[in-house]
Amino acid sequence: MFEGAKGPGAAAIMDGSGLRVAVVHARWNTSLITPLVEGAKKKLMEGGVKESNIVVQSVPGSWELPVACQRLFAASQVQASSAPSGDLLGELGRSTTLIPGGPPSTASAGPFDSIIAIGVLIKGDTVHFEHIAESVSRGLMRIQLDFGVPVIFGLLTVLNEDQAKKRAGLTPDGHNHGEDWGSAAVEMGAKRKL
Ligand SMILES: O=c1[nH]c(NC[C@H](O)[C@H](O)[C@H](O)CO)c([N+](=O)[O-])c(=O)[nH]1
Repeated sequence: MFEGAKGPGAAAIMDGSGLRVAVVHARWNTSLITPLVEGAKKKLMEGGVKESNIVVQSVPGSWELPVACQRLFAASQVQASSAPSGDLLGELGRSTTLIPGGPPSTASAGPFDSIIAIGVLIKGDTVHFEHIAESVSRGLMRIQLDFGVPVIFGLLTVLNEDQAKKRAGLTPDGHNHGEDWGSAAVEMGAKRKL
């Protein structure tokens, strides 16, 4: 069935039950970030990822996403190699998110199989937007290639708030891109373990 030009199309159903996933989100534009994070978590769990294996971390803004992703993944690798007991990563591994509910969770031991980086950049009337968008994109790609860990690109770079609302699934004709990112994280995390 032709699924339209946009979107990744159907992939083989992957089993996320053994995956550990980090969701790192900015706090700028929180009203847009919250549905995106919730959409990603929804699809992670629909893909079989246990909630206890999802670590959600927040950072001030999108500029901080790469360093937080890098630090979280590196710490998970160290923790995995040092026979961890109890919670993974200590405070670093505790979910500190704006998403209501969701007690501070810590993932079981082991490096993360995939990371979702979520931010919303809204163009202003300066070139600040371009600098952040370009640097964060390159930084997230570098983490993927340096560490060999899938970093799902969840940075919305939009020209106005209406475009962001649509992509956060907040309009009748919108679609929550966070769900796509959650599905991609399951697929790429599972493929990393093959
Ligand atoms: O995530 C965002 N951060 C933004 N700026 C903050 C930036 O990401 C850093 O947190 C800040 O510069 C401190 O390093 C934004 N704007 O400035 O417009 C934005 O739209 N989105």
